[in-house]
Amino acid sequence: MNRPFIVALDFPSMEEVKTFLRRFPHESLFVKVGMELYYQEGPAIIYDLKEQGHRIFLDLKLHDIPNTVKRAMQGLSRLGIDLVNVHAAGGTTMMEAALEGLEAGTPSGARRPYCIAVTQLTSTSEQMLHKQLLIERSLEETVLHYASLAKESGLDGVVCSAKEVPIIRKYLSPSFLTVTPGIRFADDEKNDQVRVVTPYEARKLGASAIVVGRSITRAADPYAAYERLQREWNGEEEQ
Ligand SMILES: O=c1ccn([C@@H]2O[C@H](COP(=O)(O)O)[C@@H](O)[C@H]2O)c(=O)[nH]1
Repeated sequence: MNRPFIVALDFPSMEEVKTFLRRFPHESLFVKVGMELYYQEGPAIIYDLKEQGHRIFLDLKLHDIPNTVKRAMQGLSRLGIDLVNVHAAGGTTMMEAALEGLEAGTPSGARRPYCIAVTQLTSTSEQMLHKQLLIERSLEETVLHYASLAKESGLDGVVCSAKEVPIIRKYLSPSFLTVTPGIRFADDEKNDQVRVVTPYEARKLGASAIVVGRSITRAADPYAAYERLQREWNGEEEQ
């Protein structure tokens, strides 16, 4: 991925997004629009961000029967987004259907959006996996298995914690994308995240891209936090 920093625009309205983006006047960013923002603002937010020159990861984590996912993806593909995702737990037939929908909705001459699958949310702990989800395998094995299903289905990559990137790189192709949320500076709160790493660790572990929300959006100076992120990723700043 040529732009490894994805900023999660977890805001409730277009107005708040605009206020935030005013701090980045000369930057064309790779931004993530998630459920909070998309369910309030709908496709208009995508058109607006595209017009401002930002690349877009639409993080809706689709998970439904294959036909529903296919038809939803067909519509999303027409928005001109760059990256979209599903839950790998929907299985291979659902993931294949997602790709079919994306291809069907992509305007001729354009590239279909990249499609990646969530393996296990970065807020999931080993204990939660076993006790609540009743999955007996280890988190790492489960993530690798879901990543293999995504690869088998023809997807472009996965969402996982950077902690699992080495095992995915070892067993699946090195070009398979690993998009990793759960990023925190060493002096940050974890909040609801469990499997967290710093930007520097994510790079060392081989992540294709990092997704960063609150460490930037809730910083006193978001632009300074974005610059710090880049310096840490590049190993230019002490951890
Ligand atoms: O496993 C996942 C999948 C998606 N996310 C999303 O990433 C951001 C992270 O925000 P922070 O404020 O940096 O914690 C958020 O939009 C999540 O919905 C994730 O965290 N983990």
